[in-house]
Amino acid sequence: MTATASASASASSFAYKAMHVNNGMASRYELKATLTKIRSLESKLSMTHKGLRSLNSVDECRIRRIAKVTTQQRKFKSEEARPSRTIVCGMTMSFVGMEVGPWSKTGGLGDVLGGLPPAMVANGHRVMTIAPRYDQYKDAWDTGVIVEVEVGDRTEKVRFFHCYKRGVDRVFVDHPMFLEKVWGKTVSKIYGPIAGEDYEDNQLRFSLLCQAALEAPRVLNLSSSKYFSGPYSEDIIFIANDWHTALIPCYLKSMYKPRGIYKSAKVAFCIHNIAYQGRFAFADFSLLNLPDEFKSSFDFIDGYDKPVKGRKINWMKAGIIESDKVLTVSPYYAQELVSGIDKGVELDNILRNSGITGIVNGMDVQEWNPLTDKYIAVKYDASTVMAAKALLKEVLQAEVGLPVDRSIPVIGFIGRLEEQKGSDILVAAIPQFIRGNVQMVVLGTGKKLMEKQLEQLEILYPDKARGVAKFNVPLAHMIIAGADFILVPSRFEPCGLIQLHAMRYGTIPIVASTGGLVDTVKEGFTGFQMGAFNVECDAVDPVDVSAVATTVKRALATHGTSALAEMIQNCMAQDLSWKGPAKKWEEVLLSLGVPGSEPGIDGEEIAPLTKENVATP
Ligand SMILES: Nc1ncnc2c1ncn2[C@@H]1O[C@H](COP(=O)(O)OP(=O)(O)O[C@H]2O[C@H](CO)[C@@H](O)[C@H](O)[C@H]2O)[C@@H](O)[C@H]1O
Ligand SMILES: OC[C@H]1O[C@H](O[C@H]2[C@H](O)[C@@H](O)[C@@H](O[C@H]3[C@H](O)[C@@H](O)[C@@H](O)O[C@@H]3CO)O[C@@H]2CO)[C@H](O)[C@@H](O)[C@@H]1O
Repeated sequence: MTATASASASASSFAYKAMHVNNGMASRYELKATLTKIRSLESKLSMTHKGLRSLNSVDECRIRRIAKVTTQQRKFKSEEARPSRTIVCGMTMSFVGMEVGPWSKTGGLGDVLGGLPPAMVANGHRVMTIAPRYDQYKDAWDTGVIVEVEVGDRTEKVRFFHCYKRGVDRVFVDHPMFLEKVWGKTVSKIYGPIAGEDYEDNQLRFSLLCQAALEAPRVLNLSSSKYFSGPYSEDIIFIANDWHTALIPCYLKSMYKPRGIYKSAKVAFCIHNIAYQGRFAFADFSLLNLPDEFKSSFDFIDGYDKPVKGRKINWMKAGIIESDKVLTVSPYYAQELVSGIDKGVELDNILRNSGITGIVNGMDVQEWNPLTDKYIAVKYDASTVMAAKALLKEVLQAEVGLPVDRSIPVIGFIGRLEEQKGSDILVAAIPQFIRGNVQMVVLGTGKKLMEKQLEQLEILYPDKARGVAKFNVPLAHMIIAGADFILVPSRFEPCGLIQLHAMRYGTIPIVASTGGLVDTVKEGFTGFQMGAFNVECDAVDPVDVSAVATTVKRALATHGTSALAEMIQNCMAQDLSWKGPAKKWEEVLLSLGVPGSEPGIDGEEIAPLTKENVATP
């Protein structure tokens, strides 16, 4: 085995499969008694557990059966006590990704790994996230657990750091390949020194993450809450996010299952953006420490010129083929991905074969809450939105140095500056509408050329537009709250979170008709649709430019009308939280049939606000 553990395991997690507790005070005694019994069960199991990894499969099954029986007994006892609330460990899962908000984030991937896991916990599941440790996070402690993994031709030692927030075990993989490169604030340099440039050793970095992720549930003995403690069950579902984690199903099959480990574990692969696939020279397969039989899953003929045409390895292709289930972040994007070579970016055929399920993203309704938002001067809800937004607009105008005048409608844009987001289309469209009664505030970082375009806005339209080429979370909140409209002119958009944030703040989205923007914005009811844009990224299509200008003018015409006030109310009345999406995720993960998986409960997404969550160097 290439990955070896130096940690000891003690209590059994599957001893906590289901627990019922009353809401009332009286139930605490009963809960305490139940917990005492469980602890005694734990200590009985602990000796067995110490040798768990060396047990043969028959013994393991027996232990699982014992645990299952105790679960049933506990359920029965609780039923006698007529529980009014149930805490269930329905499934055991681990989300793996290169970003996890708020500790690390370059965009929406970090948001999803930050927000979806707590919503799964609220439904009663045991949940871990695994991401690199890019900084000296003040809230994550060294577990002291070290594993060794084979990366390329080297053996590397990896440490695990951990904290427990909003019910989620947040695990951080500590290795110089992460920490040395991404120093300082964690919003940048995760994938490369600058936007558009990758680290040369990215394949090794991601291989290390994937191997560490497979070790973590086995070697960490986490006792984070009274309901869940001890090592994670091997009956676990890994949720691999984007191409960086595509080796997880491969290592699971090549390193673990043949040794009788993680025999029933499954992998769900979630595509947040098909534009990034991890295409490399075919010879690089040897870096991955995988047996030759996996070659065919990576084998890919690249139809594009950049950087060179021809035979490659394609990580995402392998992730799709080797996983048990493929998901993406909206139903419409799922349809687009299988529709043809352009939108499926040459993996459409593979996805037609595997099948793909789209579940629209939720948003973090704690971080983005107009009633409590620490970045906005006036807090508000649907009943006070009109007055509050007028004031917040003035704050925004003053902040970016535009003339302060609440009667001027303000349009905002926030996003990574890549062709995907269409900031170049926006820049081309601005001259067609900026002469009217309107101001623009554009915030984004990314490609240097696009950052320059933003910075030019102030020079070209001094009283009308501002471009801020920074990653600036407070300003993002101020724009979402203070603008009247948010423009999302994406060439493609798997889901998009900006429009969700905007709607929650009563800011009307004007969106391209693609991906999750189609699923989440209803023309004339919660926003304005501009039609689908040309996905060809090398040029700005004049048709798209005029679609932006025309729709912006259409939206501006509603400013100050009762129709717009109604749309604001429609937007704010929606439940955009992770609660609904988490239930859909649960359904899909249950269908994988991992032993011991049970449906969760109808939990509330909300867990206590944890502002200490925010990592600072
Ligand atoms: N300059 C800046 N300053 C401050 N904050 C900034 C910022 N630029 C971006 N952000 C923040 O980053 C996030 C971007 O969210 P998007 O959904 O647009 O993500 P992105 O395209 O990165 O992610 C991909 O993954 C997500 C998650 O699945 C999909 O929704 C999306 O369609 C897909 O492209 C938002 O929280 C936004 O506020
Ligand atoms: O959360 C934001 C996005 O983060 C991820 O995208 C990153 C991508 O996976 C990386 O490969 C890299 O992309 C660069 C690409 O590799 C390079 O060839 C060139 O095209 O430039 C790209 C941009 O620098 O960085 C991306 C983040 O910028 C995640 O995969 C996405 O789903 C998220 O949207």
